[in-house]
Amino acid sequence: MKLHFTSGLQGEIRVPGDKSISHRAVMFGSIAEGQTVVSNFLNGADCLSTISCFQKMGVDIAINGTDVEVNGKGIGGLKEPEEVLDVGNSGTTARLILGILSGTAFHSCLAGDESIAKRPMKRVTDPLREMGAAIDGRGGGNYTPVSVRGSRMRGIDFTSHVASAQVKSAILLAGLHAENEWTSVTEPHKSRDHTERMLKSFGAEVKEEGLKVSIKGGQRLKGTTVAVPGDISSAAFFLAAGAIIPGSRILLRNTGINPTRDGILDVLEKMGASFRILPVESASYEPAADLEIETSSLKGTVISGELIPKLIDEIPIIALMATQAEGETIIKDAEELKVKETNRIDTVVHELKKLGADIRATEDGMVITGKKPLKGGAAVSSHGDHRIGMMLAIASCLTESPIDLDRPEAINVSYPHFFEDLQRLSSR
Ligand SMILES: O=C(O)C1=C[C@@H](OP(=O)(O)O)[C@@H](O)[C@H](O)C1
Ligand SMILES: C=C(OP(=O)(O)O)C(=O)O
Repeated sequence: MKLHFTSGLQGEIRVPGDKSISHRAVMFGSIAEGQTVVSNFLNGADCLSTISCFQKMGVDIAINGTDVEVNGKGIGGLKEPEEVLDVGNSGTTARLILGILSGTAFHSCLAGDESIAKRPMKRVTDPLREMGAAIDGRGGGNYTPVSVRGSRMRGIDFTSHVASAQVKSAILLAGLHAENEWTSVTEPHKSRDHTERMLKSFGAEVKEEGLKVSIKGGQRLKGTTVAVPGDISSAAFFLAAGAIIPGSRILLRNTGINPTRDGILDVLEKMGASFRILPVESASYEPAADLEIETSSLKGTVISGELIPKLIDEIPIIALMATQAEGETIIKDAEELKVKETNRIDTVVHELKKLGADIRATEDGMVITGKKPLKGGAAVSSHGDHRIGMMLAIASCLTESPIDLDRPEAINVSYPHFFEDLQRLSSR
């Protein structure tokens, strides 16, 4: 796909619904009693994989555009699936669903695409086994395909060595099956807290003390309404674009600004970007704002430590932004990038080098030196990774001639109307 969006980006858009929240709304709705009504659901491939997995377990789920109705029958109401549960490209689906499947009364098999087959599952299968789960899989249960024989769950106090919301959520969901026992997860840094917030809105009692989250087993979830805000991880592409593409001013309506997800705003601030946060009235427990950004002179910065889990999925686009900032940007403590849809340290460095960026990989991140003009003419690839594909499409706004993007369809995973939004902003 030839890409070249030359003009400054001007106008307003509404990015699609948050992926993490959309997954959870379907999962929690499926194991709750009664109806859950979800608005602004993300119709991307990953969340559709979650819907299809629960439909295969007998849950009645109706999709009408971005409105979704889930008719849950309670945690015991799921049925043994006749087919393999296909999680597609979605790590969130794979890891969270393992927490739910572990405590059921049936057998299930889970598999996904070639990227999922390389992503480590031991981080969830190990603690789930400690809770009593009977899980088998390739590489001792580390890789898909994985099979689960539902078992009785015991509560555990788990200390995780990674700050991962997928690990935390899988264990808390398994903990719901551990009748009368408490389960807790303690993390090295706070990861996104959508599970905690949403479980409470489904009527569960969840305790939070610093980096420790606990849940009591045997609680029943009650169906509710979920208003999904725009996904800040999708908005990040246009926040970065607005800051680095000359002549830009973009307004992003109704974007989620949950404090465990808003690291991109910290980075924009540290790099000296000119932007405004205009909070919107929301009845939801997930805060949202309109975000306005304009072309800015950026300077390099250091991104590390507890900031990393707050922006882990935004690092590919932050790397592009750093190529247009004066001086050095250092990203460290981000080893987790190696186990995403691709090894994002390698794919970001490899693809941005083709455009002439001064960027090098380190053990736990990357170092980028700007400001460097990006050259066109290159054949680049998403490597099947949606965030790499979107980063490269934004890069094409800065090159003097088109670039050729291979595997652009990967973008459907999280932002199906990405190219329409980009086209609209670039044609003044
Ligand atoms: O829980 C979630 O919805 C997610 C958690 C993060 O992964 P980790 O938990 O592996 O950090 C993130 O990268 C992913 O896109 C979505
Ligand atoms: C890592 C991501 O998602 P997942 O882990 O759900 O595949 C992502 O969306 O960038």
